[in-house]
Amino acid sequence: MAAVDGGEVDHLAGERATAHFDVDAMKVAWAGSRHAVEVNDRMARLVASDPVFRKDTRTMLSRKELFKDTLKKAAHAWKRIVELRLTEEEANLLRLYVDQPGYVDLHWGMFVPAIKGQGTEEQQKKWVPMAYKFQIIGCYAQTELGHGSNVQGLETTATFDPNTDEFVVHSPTLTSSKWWPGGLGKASTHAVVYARLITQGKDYGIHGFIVQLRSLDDHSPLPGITLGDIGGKFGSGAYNSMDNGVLRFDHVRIPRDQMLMRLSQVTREGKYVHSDVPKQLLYGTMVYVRQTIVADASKALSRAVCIAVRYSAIRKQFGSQAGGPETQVLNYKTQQSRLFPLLASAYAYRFVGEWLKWLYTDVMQKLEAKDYSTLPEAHACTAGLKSVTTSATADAIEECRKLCGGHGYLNSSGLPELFAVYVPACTYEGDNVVLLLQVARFLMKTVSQLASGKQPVGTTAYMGNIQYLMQCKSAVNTAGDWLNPAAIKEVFEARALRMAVNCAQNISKAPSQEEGFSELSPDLLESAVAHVQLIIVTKFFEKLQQDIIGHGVKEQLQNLCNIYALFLLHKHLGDFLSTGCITPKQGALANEQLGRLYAQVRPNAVALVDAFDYTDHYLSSVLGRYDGDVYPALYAEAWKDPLNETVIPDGYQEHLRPLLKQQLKFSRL
Ligand SMILES: CCCCCCCC(=O)SCCNC(=O)CCNC(=O)[C@H](O)C(C)(C)COP(=O)(O)OP(=O)(O)OC[C@H]1O[C@@H](n2cnc3c(N)ncnc32)[C@H](O)[C@@H]1OP(=O)(O)O
Ligand SMILES: Cc1cc2nc3c(=O)[nH]c(=O)nc-3n(C[C@H](O)[C@H](O)[C@H](O)COP(=O)(O)OP(=O)(O)OC[C@H]3O[C@@H](n4cnc5c(N)ncnc54)[C@H](O)[C@@H]3O)c2cc1C
Repeated sequence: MAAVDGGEVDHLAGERATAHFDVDAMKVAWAGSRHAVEVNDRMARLVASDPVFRKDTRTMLSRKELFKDTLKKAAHAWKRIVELRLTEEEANLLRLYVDQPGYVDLHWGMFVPAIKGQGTEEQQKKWVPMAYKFQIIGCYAQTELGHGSNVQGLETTATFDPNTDEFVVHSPTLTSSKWWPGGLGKASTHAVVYARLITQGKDYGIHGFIVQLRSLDDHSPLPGITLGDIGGKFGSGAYNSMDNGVLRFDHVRIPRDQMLMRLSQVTREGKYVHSDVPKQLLYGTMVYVRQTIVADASKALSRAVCIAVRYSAIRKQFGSQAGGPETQVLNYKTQQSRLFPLLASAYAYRFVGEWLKWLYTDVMQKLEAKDYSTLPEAHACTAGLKSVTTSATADAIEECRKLCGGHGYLNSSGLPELFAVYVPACTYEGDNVVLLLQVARFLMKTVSQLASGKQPVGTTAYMGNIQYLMQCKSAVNTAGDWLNPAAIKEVFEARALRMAVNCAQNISKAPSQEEGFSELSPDLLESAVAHVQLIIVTKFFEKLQQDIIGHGVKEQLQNLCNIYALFLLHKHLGDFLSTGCITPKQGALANEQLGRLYAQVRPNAVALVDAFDYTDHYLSSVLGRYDGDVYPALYAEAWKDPLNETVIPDGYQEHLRPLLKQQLKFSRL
């Protein structure tokens, strides 16, 4: 049985009957394993059936009410986790399905990982159990009013005082105020604070420190600490449930052992000692979180697509001149060409996210064994994929809103809130442009090393095939030739390599590498995008090589993979043509093939979004209901608005009645 919270008539039954594949098997392919389907389903239903986790009136709450509701939900979630003795996997999923941004996201998502990644074993033993039991609540305080992207430009200082064996944490300027950290404004008792370490008169740059912010007795700020919330944010409801905060320190003293000392230490005498590990490991928490953000992109995108596909199958417009039935908007080719690439992207991001998780785990194991060689690749992949998937997802949610016409603009469609919650993902954890420039730097380094004969590995291995890829011409002759994975991979590799080599050549003409990089940065961004898109396409193809079980599942995924790749080819046709990878005729053939693929997806579209296995509670959209009973739900939802609590509105007596009864005469009338 698919995820339906209630309702008796299935208005989408006809759509479900036309599917050519086993939906339950597709759920396994989507979730990763049968176990994952089971645990996801169980946690989603646990949340959906609990009245405390209701969220249907969330957009109507004031900021204060919303924040209090978030505290209530977080505490209730914790109570259920403890009562039911949930595993870490189950607890994470339960929090995901509660679906309300709050301090717990940063506590589990950044504070704990920062201590685990950068704390010594002793520090972990001391702090992690307290965090795991919620005896303390933590946040991640890195960004300041004056600097976010430029981490090396942060101004907060932590100066060692050998007389007392303490660090003095201080905010020397207004712009050094910590600004943005989630959970900081009202909830956190502790923070991992990033500050410039100064000892024996020397500035050793940015390091992490655990700082207590609030009393564990009455939650009041500790002496020398000023903090609060930074104010309302984009959209109603949405990310306003989060207390993003501001924090200033006035010479706050913390014990020396609250500096996170896994990578470098300050001795009792104040001597700075750096272990022989790369300094970049300081950025490890960001690598970890970027990887989780890629996985989240497929969640958000699939949610929006699920709403838009189901509603497009219900919504009918035009086409009944002879008194026959009207056309489902999903049958319009324009609707399909806008919607099906987004459906394909959801699957593509899901699989690349799975691969990135594997890569991250692999890199971590290597780091444990003191092999740091794959760190640059891990950084480039997490930064690039975070950037490309979040930008595309934010755009896609907005496109889904438009695909739902006027009703998509109603809060009850779920899409405005989803967009408002999601869109900061393009900025937090690294601005997407800044991150793509990191990928470009990595690519330019790789290209420059090709000349010295160094064989690139991992996701840049294709660059080793430079002799061939710089001059090859696509052999595609018919639209059907574009179904050959080798044909697609070849043009994506050639495009990415040629764009990177072009940039490298142009940079080399500049007076200096730095000036060239700066001048060429718009082209470098496009080059980085081409490389990242190649990774996503390749990982989708690799997924198809795996053992995929279930009637028709592999065929559907093949179609989606081809749609994803050919849609990108169509969208970035200029790149493929200007680098001479394909001819205009081949570009037109790709488009012809896309149209055929859309026709194959059409009868499967509703079943393909059913495979995401979302409950109506999680979707929180009247348009995306499993049973498709959209119109009564829309109608009922309208009456819940506080404006409809009275028939005559507040303000009638003061402002409307006098206007309607006015006796003033206009000379023109
Ligand atoms: C839980 C979910 C909710 C999430 C809520 C959001 C929470 C947050 O937003 S927390 C704040 C996140 N902040 C950011 O992401 C800031 C973005 N800025 C940065 O990451 C960096 O400062 C950055 C990469 C732009 C520049 O780094 P910087 O050290 O100044 O200069 P740069 O010269 O580019 O890098 C130095 C070297 O480090 C490498 N490097 C940079 N970042 C990393 C990294 N993360 N891992 C490994 N290596 C790295 C570079 O490749 C470079 O290597 P090389 O010298 O070999 O070329
Ligand atoms: C909802 C939300 C939650 C957040 N949570 C946290 C948190 O928990 N903890 C925390 O520490 N921080 C947090 N942040 C802060 C976040 O990490 C930063 O906002 C982010 O890293 C971007 O930095 P910035 O604001 O300094 O942007 P800026 O760097 O000032 O960006 C402004 C513009 O300049 C451009 N730009 C900047 N540098 C370059 C360059 N080198 N080349 C070309 N263009 C450039 C950018 O592309 C952008 O268009 C959060 C932010 C948001 C919005």
